Amino acid sequence: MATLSSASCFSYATQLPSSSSPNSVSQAPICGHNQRIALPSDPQRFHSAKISCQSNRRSSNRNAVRMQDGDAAPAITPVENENPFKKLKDNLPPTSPPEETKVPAQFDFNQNESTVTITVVGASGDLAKKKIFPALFALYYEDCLPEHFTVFGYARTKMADAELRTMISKTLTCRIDKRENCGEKMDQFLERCFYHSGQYDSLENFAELDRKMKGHEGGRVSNRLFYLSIPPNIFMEAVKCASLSASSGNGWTRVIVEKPFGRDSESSAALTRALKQYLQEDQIFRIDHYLGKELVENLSVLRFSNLIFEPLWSRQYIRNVQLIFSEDFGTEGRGGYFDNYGIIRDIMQNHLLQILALFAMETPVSLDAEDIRNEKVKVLRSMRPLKLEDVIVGQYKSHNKGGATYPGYTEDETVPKDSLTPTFAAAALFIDNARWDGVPFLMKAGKALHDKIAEIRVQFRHVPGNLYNRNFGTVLDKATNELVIRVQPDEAIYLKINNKVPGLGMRLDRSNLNLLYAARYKKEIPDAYERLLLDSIEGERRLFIRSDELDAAWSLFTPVLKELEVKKVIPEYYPYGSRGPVGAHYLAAKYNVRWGDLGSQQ
Ligand SMILES: NC(=O)C1=CN([C@@H]2O[C@H](COP(=O)(O)OP(=O)(O)OC[C@H]3O[C@@H](n4cnc5c(N)ncnc54)[C@H](OP(=O)(O)O)[C@@H]3O)[C@@H](O)[C@H]2O)C=CC1
Ligand SMILES: O=C1O[C@H](COP(=O)(O)O)[C@@H](O)[C@H](O)[C@H]1O
Repeated sequence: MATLSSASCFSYATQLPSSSSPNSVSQAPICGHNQRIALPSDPQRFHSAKISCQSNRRSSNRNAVRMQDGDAAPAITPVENENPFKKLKDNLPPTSPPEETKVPAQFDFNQNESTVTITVVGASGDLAKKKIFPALFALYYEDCLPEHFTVFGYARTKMADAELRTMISKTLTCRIDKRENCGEKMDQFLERCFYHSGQYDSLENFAELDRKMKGHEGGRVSNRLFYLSIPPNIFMEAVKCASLSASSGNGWTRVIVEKPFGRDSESSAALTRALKQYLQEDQIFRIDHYLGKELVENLSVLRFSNLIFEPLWSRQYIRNVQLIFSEDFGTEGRGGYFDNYGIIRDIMQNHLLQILALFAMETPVSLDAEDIRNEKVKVLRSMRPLKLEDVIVGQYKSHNKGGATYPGYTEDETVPKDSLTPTFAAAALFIDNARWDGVPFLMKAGKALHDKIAEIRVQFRHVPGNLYNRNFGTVLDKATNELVIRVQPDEAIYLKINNKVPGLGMRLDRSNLNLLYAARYKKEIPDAYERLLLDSIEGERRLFIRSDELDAAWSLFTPVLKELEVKKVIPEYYPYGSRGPVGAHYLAAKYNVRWGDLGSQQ
């Protein structure tokens, strides 16, 4: 259920019918950030986003459906912990908004009088330019942003609004399938973008931002989204200052936090504790952009809306599951960050493990965020502790090919020459529950490999009886069915089957039943950041990581990560552009598995 932190909640609360429900509290006052009114869903979800976008959006929230049906009796839920931010904020000198921007004491959210301000903290950085601003523009272009919205860039770099606009305009793109009026739309979008230069640890600078935001909000109910696109060592200061000096006085305030969420269980827990000094859990949107990818979203649809898959989805029919990530470029430019984290923290502990949890979870009670996240966390908590002998690590070395030289990992000047940080890892994981007992979940992730791909491979058991063994060129037991979900590039879902070669004889062959997205759908697939930004504006938490999921994910990897570091395990070196260390094949073979991305018929 969506909630609304609101200074004007008292006036709203007084309109509520008193209820005898044990979950509802009828006594007033209920103002303050530590108590919130639970609404059927965020009002903006229904009033701000425009029809053309909304009609294409899922309606995963049962409450949302109810509200549309007119059954919208709101309940008041007190929040357990007092928010220390409220106390701190109360002690700060007031930063009163200019007269014309004073927020009304009461609001009626039926009148579409709300506004959303999205502040990209770290606006001068790589991620902001590459992903966040383009995603915001794409949402604007698709009419998915609320009618009243403003985008602010915030960073230390000195820049005027016009300079920010010039910077952003270089990375905005139009959809390939929809170019009409694109230039005009870009200009309109850029007019809504502003910049404020400030330090990340300055309450005063954020208070200045707050004043500018109020100027744009024009007295409407203000909802504020901060996207922390900054290095992790400055997260906390920025959260503190944004919360204390620039959070909304009468609407919601949400913060998107980018990974890395710590580097082990302890640092992650410390980060969560620190964030919770200033924010409630439901204000924190921990982003894992792989959850926003189209085919990852489709995973549950494929499984739960097709009768043919779900009955096979267990140890009874599935031999192993493979989660594969590879990039055909190294860490160039990001070596400073990467060396402190390595591939296990960068890709496996988050992106691949999140996919695994979605893949393996039981059917959730509903599509509500909490129901899905409850199931995911159960999977993570059922996982067998990962042992060092089930992990292999590698690091790329330089390689000469076709007259070109590709640099080794340690040749990057931001990486120590003696670094043992893995740029490749493979691991065998197990879920010790009734559904998956004994099924190896193999993960493989690497940089500077021969290919750029992310996919899920499901290898099924052999057909009992082997009726056609003699008609097949190879051992039929090896030609088992395989379902491949190619997350990127060239999104596709295909199923490898055995079939008869046409003709008078009886010869068997392997073929793919293929759903190639580009052939099936004309519409360009939105970038993951578009979906996730829109979800955070709408208060949809389904694709964001809850703190208990994060704890469980770190519990799985932390012991092995520590052991690798303490024992100074030397990675297996592999040439830039190769298929990675041979050790990955031995690891798979230990569990009688062959990686599905090898061989001629992938
Ligand atoms: N780039 C990517 O592809 C991805 C990034 N991420 C995560 O997103 C976040 C942002 O990434 P990215 O844009 O690459 O980061 P950048 O290194 O580009 O940093 C973003 C901005 O933060 C400010 N900044 C950088 N270093 C410092 C510092 N030491 N002290 C204070 N401010 C600093 C700079 O702005 P200014 O100097 O103007 O203040 C910079 O433009 C990080 O947490 C990263 O881990 C996650 C996935 C992918
Ligand atoms: O989070 C990260 O993801 C990117 C890969 O993302 P993709 O959407 O381009 O597949 C990876 O390059 C980076 O190292 C990692 O931090």
